[in-house]
This record gives sequence, C-alpha cells and structure tokens, in this order.
Amino acid sequence: MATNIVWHKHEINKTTRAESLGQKPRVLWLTGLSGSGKSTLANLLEKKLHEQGKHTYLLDGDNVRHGLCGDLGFSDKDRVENIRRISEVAKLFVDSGLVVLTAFISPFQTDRDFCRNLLAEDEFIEVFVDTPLEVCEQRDPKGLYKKARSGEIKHFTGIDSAYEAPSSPEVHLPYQEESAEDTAERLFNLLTEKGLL
Ligand SMILES: Nc1ncnc2c1ncn2[C@@H]1O[C@H](COP(=O)(O)OS(=O)(=O)O)[C@@H](OP(=O)(O)O)[C@H]1O
Ligand SMILES: Nc1ncnc2c1ncn2[C@@H]1O[C@H](COP(=O)(O)OP(=O)(O)O)[C@@H](O)[C@H]1O
Repeated sequence: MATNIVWHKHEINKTTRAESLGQKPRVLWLTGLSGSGKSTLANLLEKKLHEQGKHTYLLDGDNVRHGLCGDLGFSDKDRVENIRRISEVAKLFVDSGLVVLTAFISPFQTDRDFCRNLLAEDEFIEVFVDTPLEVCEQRDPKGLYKKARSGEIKHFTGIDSAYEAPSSPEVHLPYQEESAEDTAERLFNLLTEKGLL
C-alpha cells in the first residue's frame, strides 16, 4: 500500500472533457453467461452509437484477459480482481468523457456494485443479457460448454461456478429467438425509452 500520496485536482476535468465531446459519459455494463451475447450485442450497440457521433470504448472480457488481466484465471478471487481492475479502467474512461461499453460475465453482484459505487449515480447502467443457460450451451460459440461438461475446463460459469443474476438492473434484456441485429435493436430501443443514452 502506498502512503503519502495526495490527489491532484486538474483544471481540465470530466465536465470540461464531456462538454467538448458533446455527450454524457457513462458505462453500459453488460452482464450475463458465457455465450449470452454480450460481446456481439456490445459490438452492434457500439456501432449504432458511433454512427450517432458518440465517442465510445468497448472493454471486452476475452480481449482484456490478453493484457491488463492476463495474469488472472477463473477462481472466484481472480474474477473479483478482474472486475475490480476493469471497473477502475472504466472509471478512467468515463473521466475522459467516453461512453464505455463492457462485456464481462461479471458473475457477482458485489463486484458489479463496486463499479456502480465508483461512479456518479446515473453513470452506471447495468444491462442483464438474460439468455438461459440451455440457449448459451446450445450456441457454444467457442466450444467451452462442451469442454466444461466433459471436465476439461473447471470452474465454468453456470456449470460449476456461480452466476448471480442482477437484482435490479437498469435494463433487463430477456431472451427472444431472433437475430443478434434484432436483439441489438431491442436493446438500443430499451436504452432510448428509458433515457439512458
Ligand atoms: N472457467 C471459465 N468460466 C467462464 N468463462 C471462461 C472460463 N474459461 C474461459 N472462459 C472464457 O473467458 C471469458 C470470460 O471472461 P470474463 O473476464 O468476462 O469473466 S469474469 O467476468 O471474470 O467472470 C468467457 O468469454 P465470454 O464467452 O465472452 O463470456 C470465456 O470465453
Ligand atoms: N439474438 C442474439 N443475440 C446475441 N447473440 C446471438 C443471437 N443469436 C445468435 N447469437 C450468437 O450467439 C453467440 C453469442 O456469443 P458472444 O457474443 O461471444 O457472447 P458472450 O460475449 O456473452 O460470451 C454469437 O455466436 C452470436 O452470433
């Protein structure tokens, strides 16, 4: 733990940066099982926001685990540390004025709340991509459920590692059999109706 450190207050801050970008910075935090559609939907949503002239950044589970969190595995302890680091990065990006999208399983409510509590009240938008395990397992885009069922992968979310569904997300996206583009449109409309974009 570092001691004797003092916070510097800079004249160019979140407010001035957000004003010059002409947008309200925030985090759209997608949570759900592996294969629920987080990455696909976050990517499509970011494209829509980009087309609207929004300045965005997408933090994605697999990508972040190649670098910033490359030293972490999938024990509960490592998942907590994974989400802690990502939350701090998301906070910095919000401070820089961006609309941040995140696509992490983020299985624990306390960790999602950790990020919520780092930010101002209306800056954290929890989106529950509520795709049932059976559908995720059927999709199995990376073949990981098959490996988890055969015991090749241990501590796999939904199989032998817990997933705590959000208790009161800002947006609940229930599963419907439709294309990813249609689901992204549904998500975009829900966020718009609720005045969250
Ligand atoms: N044991 C285990 N459990 C869950 N997921 C696993 C595991 N091993 C590897 N993977 C792959 O890692 C991706 C999840 O990383 P996350 O950083 O989102 O996980 S977490 O939020 O820390 O729980 C996850 O990506 P998504 O499928 O995009 O969710 C998997 O591809
Ligand atoms: N309606 C839908 N919404 C999102 N993904 C869908 C949908 N229908 C099929 N898929 C497919 O399901 C898979 C979801 O994988 P992915 O986006 O990587 O999920 P996650 O990031 O949650 O693990 C992709 O292969 C995607 O094409």
